[in-house]
Formats: sequence, structure tokens, C-alpha cells
Amino acid sequence: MSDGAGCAAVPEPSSTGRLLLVAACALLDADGRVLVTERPAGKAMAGLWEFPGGKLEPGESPEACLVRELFEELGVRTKPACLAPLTFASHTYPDFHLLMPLYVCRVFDGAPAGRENQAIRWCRVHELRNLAMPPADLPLIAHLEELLT
Ligand SMILES: Nc1nc2c([nH]c(=O)n2[C@H]2C[C@H](O)[C@@H](COP(=O)(O)OP(=O)(O)OP(=O)(O)O)O2)c(=O)[nH]1
Repeated sequence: MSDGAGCAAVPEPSSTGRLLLVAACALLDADGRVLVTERPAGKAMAGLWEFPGGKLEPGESPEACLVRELFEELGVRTKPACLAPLTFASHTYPDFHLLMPLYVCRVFDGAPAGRENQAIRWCRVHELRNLAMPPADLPLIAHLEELLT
């Protein structure tokens, strides 16, 4: 049995008492670029670039949450069947533990535009590493690189 020595560099997540379930989506354009949005001033982690999405409402599935959030945040219409699960983030923040499935969506209607005053940008996947992103998102980049390169 392993003694876990190979995991020594990874900090042990502690229990925070609160699990936050957020669904996120990498929208892809026809060139394989990824859409990211900037967290607005006044919010936690303002100025960091993230994948569109948000907190699940009570009783809501991650897919329904994303269909709703993509329309509310970006004016984009899609369907649950167009959301493909890719991976997930599990990250302990000081106030909560984030569990965040990341989906990929290539099929949607409408040109994304920031409807909540957030900046948006389309990035090549290798450019994601040069963006300031929330710490929970950093392990997700390798999965997108594997998918898109
Ligand atoms: N949408 C999204 N949220 C992320 C990402 N990475 C990450 O750590 N988060 C965190 C930031 C927030 O704590 C939480 C998302 O919550 P949210 O977007 O619904 O809420 P918020 O903090 O912007 O604030 P509010 O809507 O409650 O006012 O997940 C990501 O890539 N996309």
C-alpha cells in the first residue's frame, strides 16, 4: 500500500463545513477557442478570469443550471444535450469547499456578450495558463489542453 509520499506536495484539504456546488462551462467556438469571463469588481476574486457558470439553485441539475446561467450571463442559448462533462474541480477556499463540474459546449445559439458588465474573451487553450484564474481552475487547464491540442 502507498504511504502517500507521492502526494506530499498537495496540501491536505480541511473541512470547511460548507460545500458549494457550482457548474461551469468551457464554451468552444468553431476554431476551438475557449470563452472566459472576468469576475466583476466588488465580487470575491474580482479581476480573475473564469469559466461561465454559477451556483446550482435548490433542486437544479448542473446542466439546467448552465443552460440558465449561459443565457443570463452571456445571452447564449443551449440545451442539456449539448453539454459534455469534461472534468471537475474540488478545491478548498477559506470559507467553503468548491465542487465544480466543468462541461464543454460547442453547440449554442447566439454570440456571447457580457450581460452582467463582465468582460469576456476567447482564448487559445495555451493562453489560459497566462491568465489570472481562480486557484480551483488551474488543474482544469490540462484537461482542456488534452481535449483541444
Ligand atoms: N462560474 C465560475 N465560478 C468559479 C470558477 N472558479 C471558481 O473558483 N469559482 C467560484 C467563484 C465563486 O465563489 C463561485 C461561483 O459563484 P457565483 O459565480 O454564482 O457567485 P459569485 O461569487 O459570482 O457571487 P454571487 O452571484 O453570489 O453574487 O465559484 C469558474 O471557473 N467559474
